[in-house]
Amino acid sequence: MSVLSARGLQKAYGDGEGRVRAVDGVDLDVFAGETVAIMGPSGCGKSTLLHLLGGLDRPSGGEVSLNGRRIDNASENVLAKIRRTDVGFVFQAFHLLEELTAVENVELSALMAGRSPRAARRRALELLDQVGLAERAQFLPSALSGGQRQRVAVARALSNEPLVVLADEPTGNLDSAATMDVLQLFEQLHEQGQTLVIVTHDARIAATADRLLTMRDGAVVDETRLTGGTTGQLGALLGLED
Ligand SMILES: Nc1ncnc2c1ncn2[C@@H]1O[C@H](COP(=O)(O)OP(=O)(O)OP(=O)(O)O)[C@@H](O)[C@H]1O
Repeated sequence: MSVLSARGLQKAYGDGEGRVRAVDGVDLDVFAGETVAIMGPSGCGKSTLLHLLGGLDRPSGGEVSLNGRRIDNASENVLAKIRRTDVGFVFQAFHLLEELTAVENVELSALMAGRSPRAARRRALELLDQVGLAERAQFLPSALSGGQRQRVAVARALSNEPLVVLADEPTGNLDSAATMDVLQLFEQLHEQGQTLVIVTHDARIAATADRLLTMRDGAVVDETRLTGGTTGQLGALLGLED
């Protein structure tokens, strides 16, 4: 069974002449332990699709199911609970709370997912250790590099042991070295069996995926299984130079 599925998914903005079909009839299945990358030109609907899949936004039509359970028509309360307990989000702009330390940012998510304060702190410290930031646990985000902030954001996304992590341009604000750090972190999560959906413009990130979906004008127009998961393979596929 797929962890995450979409059927005939649609999202339109505006009316009449100005109507934009941001997502226009997407069918999708993400299976347990899979990493799925989504690429496509700017404005083709990648972020909108990710938001619909994570219950951050509601579709105009079609269905989304998480672990076999419909979420597109769930009540606001149920959706909020699903976002706290079942889905982990990673955004391009990190979205950390600036007044909280790294460990507090992660801990807060674990608390909101229902852990006791002690268990939340323990989980947060374990996760920061896992992402290589044990020594930065007490730092504020402003004292961390971009790559370190994104690693805190990944730790936060994992704090509720989510069914799926949804990442939207996770390396979009990072330099090349920090991108490689985050890339390694996603590879590590993949090896641990975490289900991941990553929207990216970066072929190196997409190359870590099991499947690459290409979107255009709100639709998935191509699907490629990446067997070896090498950047070279994907580079060749995308017609890029190495
Ligand atoms: N809140 C909104 N109101 C109106 N139009 C929107 C809204 N959000 C997105 N759109 C439009 O929907 C389309 C898809 O946007 P989306 O952000 O999903 O694209 P994207 O593929 O993620 O782009 P990028 O790679 O630039 O982030 C675009 O035409 C965009 O202008």
